[in-house]
Amino acid sequence: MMMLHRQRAGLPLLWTSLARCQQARRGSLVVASFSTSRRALDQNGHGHPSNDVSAPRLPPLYTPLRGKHLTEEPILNKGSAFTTEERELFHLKHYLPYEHHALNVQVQRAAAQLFGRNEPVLQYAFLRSLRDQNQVLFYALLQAKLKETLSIIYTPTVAEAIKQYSHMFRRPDGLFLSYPHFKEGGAAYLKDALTDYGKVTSDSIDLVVVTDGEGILGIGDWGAGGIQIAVGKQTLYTLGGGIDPNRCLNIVLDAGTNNEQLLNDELYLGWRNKRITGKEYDDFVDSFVSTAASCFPDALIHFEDFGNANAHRLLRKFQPKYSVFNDDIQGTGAVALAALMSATKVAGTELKDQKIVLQGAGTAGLGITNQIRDAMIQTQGLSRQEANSRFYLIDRNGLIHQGQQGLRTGQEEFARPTSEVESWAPSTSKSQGEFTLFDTVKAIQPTVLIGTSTIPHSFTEEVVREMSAHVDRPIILPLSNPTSLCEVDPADAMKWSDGHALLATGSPFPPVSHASKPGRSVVVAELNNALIFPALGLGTVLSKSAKLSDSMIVAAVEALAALSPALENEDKGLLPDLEHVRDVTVQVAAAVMRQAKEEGQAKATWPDDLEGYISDRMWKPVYRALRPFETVVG
Ligand SMILES: NC(=O)C1=CN([C@@H]2O[C@H](COP(=O)(O)OP(=O)(O)OC[C@H]3O[C@@H](n4cnc5c(N)ncnc54)[C@H](O)[C@@H]3O)[C@@H](O)[C@H]2O)C=CC1
Ligand SMILES: CC(=O)C(=O)O
Ligand SMILES: [Mg+2]
Repeated sequence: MMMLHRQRAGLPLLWTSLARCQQARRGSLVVASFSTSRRALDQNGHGHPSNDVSAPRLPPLYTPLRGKHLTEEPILNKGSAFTTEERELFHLKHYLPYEHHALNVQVQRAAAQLFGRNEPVLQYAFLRSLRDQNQVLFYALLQAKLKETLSIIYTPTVAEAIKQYSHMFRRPDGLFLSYPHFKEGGAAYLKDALTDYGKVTSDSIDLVVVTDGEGILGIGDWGAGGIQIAVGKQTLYTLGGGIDPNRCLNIVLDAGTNNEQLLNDELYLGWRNKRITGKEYDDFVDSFVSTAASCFPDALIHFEDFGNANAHRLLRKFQPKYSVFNDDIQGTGAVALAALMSATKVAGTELKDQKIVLQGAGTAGLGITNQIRDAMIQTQGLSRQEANSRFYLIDRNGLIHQGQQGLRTGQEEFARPTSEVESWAPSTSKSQGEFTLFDTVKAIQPTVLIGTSTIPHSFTEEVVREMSAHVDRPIILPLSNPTSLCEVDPADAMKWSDGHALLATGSPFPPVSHASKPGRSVVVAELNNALIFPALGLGTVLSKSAKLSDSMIVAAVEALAALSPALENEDKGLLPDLEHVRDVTVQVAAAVMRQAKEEGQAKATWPDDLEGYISDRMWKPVYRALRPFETVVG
């Protein structure tokens, strides 16, 4: 039987029989000599015959696949870039048009097809199918056109693709672990699924990205379609963090859906059932985590977009025992803290002196609050109580205060004392004891306003003007995704603050200008966890750390904050452009690894030039030479 066998980065990836894989692992394979005489392509990448499109230093890949089967395997397919020798050796000549094209030409062609489509969701569909056809070309295109494609593969367009998942479905794209199968087969089913019935070995996976689809971005419960957010995050791990895509597993735990639209949609592809809850749900997730951790003991398990009743709870449960990371909590907290550190530097103020109003005290909101609070304690010398007192959290019933019932775990600690709010006069007809965002801003005159509420335009003109009247540089961070849910358009916030706001947003926005300074164009940084999780993941993987510890995250925050373009010119953005994520990752992953070493987490060692070491180990979209399995003798 043919199978995909993944090996450590840098060693050959084989499609072969188990026996031969094991032989290869023992290092007993010898590569037969292979002609390297090649005729070069012209400078535009055209020519015939063309050969040398493979990476110079990477070893070849071996495969028993031939002819059409090889062109249908996305990990190995090169399309028109198969070399003359490969066309001979793999019986490809009649399956390919005559002309040879290098990767850069293929990228041009693919880009023209991509941008020839006007609708973002159709652009997404094109990229999805390119990924299914040719993995190297997919990533090479994204890398070459990062600025233009990020908003397609990630927020905002990925949200639309998730909504339309069952209607746009062509091919599966990850692992679908569905509750009915788990109920029937238990942990054994999960183990078989994760290891592809024993074919994927314990050292083949670095990263598991898992969602249960309940809290996708700000759009809520999209059930099995959530697989696309796992795929999107993994794509960024590869693109931005150089994690080998073939060493990642993207997973949706299909625990049902409470989305009536999906339940009533006859094309819905997931398990058409209300979400399981309580013990049933916990058994499913517990069993998944323990099975994944035992199948892949060195892998980091990334949790994405779980519902807010579960996200913090599961992180707290699994963190002590397993190598887990919740991106919405920890990644978002980390990137928000980095942005805030750079914003306070620009404003000439200190982190400990900020008064922070945060609207949307859910998964991300509490993650951000805790991360900033902890930094105030660890780096600014505040007590926990003092640090907590810097926060005013607003949730669906207004300001969180001690007079309220039904506060969720994690919110209580930040509830404002009743004595503080009893003299406030609610500005609206809200019920007694319910204070709006505006009431809070008016009463406390915050220096920072953060949005993770999914309520679009809730940072109204009245709110922004009131805030700006009392602080020189209002720091305004509307972080809800996708773009349609952003709490304020940054151009409006700039206008209403008379050009004084320091801004960053969760989804991409164009630069903003302000009439008071003609010609001035201010970059609005994309404050998204995508800027930091690739480095956190890569740093954990390369250092071979058993855990991604809180102090490794703090090291990442400091490294990221130090890269803020605003430190040199405040108009250049509070954070580096996501377009530069790969360069950012090298620096930030280095900080993560140094911290891992310092605290004794790292099992790996590395040379003094850590940044060079990291760059060398990042997966790159280049074609590697292919060799038929028969040229290998054992
Ligand atoms: N920029 C970034 O890196 C990230 C952004 N986010 C975004 O943050 C938003 C929230 O995500 P999660 O925290 O995962 O969702 P969540 O559902 O856990 O949190 C949303 C919170 O907003 C509250 N809320 C609802 N209506 C409200 C109202 N009218 N006023 C105040 N609060 C209200 C909810 O009760 C809930 O606590 C989403 O749009 C998501 O895309 C999330 C993670 C990372
Ligand atoms: C960015 C992200 O993780 C979210 O919006 O959920
Ligand atoms: Mg998320």
